[in-house]
Amino acid sequence: MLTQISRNLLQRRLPSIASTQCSKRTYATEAKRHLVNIVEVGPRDGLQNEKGVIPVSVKVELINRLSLAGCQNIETGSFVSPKWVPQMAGTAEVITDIERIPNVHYAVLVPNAKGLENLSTLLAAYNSSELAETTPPPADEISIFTAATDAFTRANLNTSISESLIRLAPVAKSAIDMGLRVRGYVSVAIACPYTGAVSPEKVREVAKELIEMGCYEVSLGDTVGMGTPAQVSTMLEEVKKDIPVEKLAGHVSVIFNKSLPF
Ligand SMILES: CC(C)(COP(=O)([O-])OP(=O)([O-])OC[C@H]1O[C@@H](n2cnc3c(N)ncnc32)[C@H](O)[C@@H]1OP(=O)([O-])[O-])[C@@H](O)C(=O)NCCC(=O)NCCSC(=O)C[C@@](C)(O)CC(=O)[O-]
Repeated sequence: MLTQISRNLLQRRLPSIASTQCSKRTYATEAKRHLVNIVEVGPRDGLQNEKGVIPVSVKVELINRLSLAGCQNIETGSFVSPKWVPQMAGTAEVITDIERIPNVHYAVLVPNAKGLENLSTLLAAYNSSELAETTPPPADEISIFTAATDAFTRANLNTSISESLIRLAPVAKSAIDMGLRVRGYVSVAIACPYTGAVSPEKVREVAKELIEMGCYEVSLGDTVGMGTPAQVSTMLEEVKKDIPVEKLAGHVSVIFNKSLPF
């Protein structure tokens, strides 16, 4: 969905320039003017849902174009089990091959210690290469994720919420010790496809734990796109009791219409 915001900004505000030609400065200025910090998750969240496996070279081209278009935060892929998400299997090659631009944050999704270990091996090879003197690292951030219901967490991570948090805490700590930024996700923050309406209190509780383990920001996801603006607002008011709004992000579906400012 955040991909959708960026596309919308490009198409409506910048009609004369195609996304690949949009200058970094123009894009960034537009985002700032609307007080929106965009995290582009298309290469990960979009491509993980594709039926087929997209070739590494195509993913690399997509990410290169996104950074050239001015996206400053890009989630490039996942270090998850390829048995669970085969579409993300080539992430190590993708992040090695992309043209990294200074000041762009490149994040990868990591579900557990094994994912961080795989990323760490790749970063160690980069650090001991000559490339480290001239080129930013393949990733400078990880995204960790859990959900606001046990049923969804079980379907996504094969465990419960509480167990996922126990597993993620040392992952976050190790990543921070490695100098990486850590961002958190809470899925199904409004409604769960298995259990229905989700309590805002539970979202607050899970988000708070992610912040306490060192996430600089937590993204609250209306993962299945069922929420209304009123429901999102109620949930946010609850979460804001524990977390300053500057540390919150939304991963939500928005239907764009003419009444919106962009
Ligand atoms: C967490 C597990 C691995 C647990 O899955 P599991 O089956 O319980 O894992 P396991 O520990 O029993 O290991 C099973 C096999 O996977 C391997 N393995 C284990 N971990 C890894 C790893 N990191 N990378 C590579 N391989 C791994 C492990 O080595 C083993 O291999 P085997 O011995 O059978 O050959 C699995 O559930 C998983 O990978 N889940 C990821 C699911 C996923 O990526 N979902 C989509 C992203 S989440 C999302 O889209 C929501 C979000 C983020 O956008 C937020 C929102 O909703 O807004």
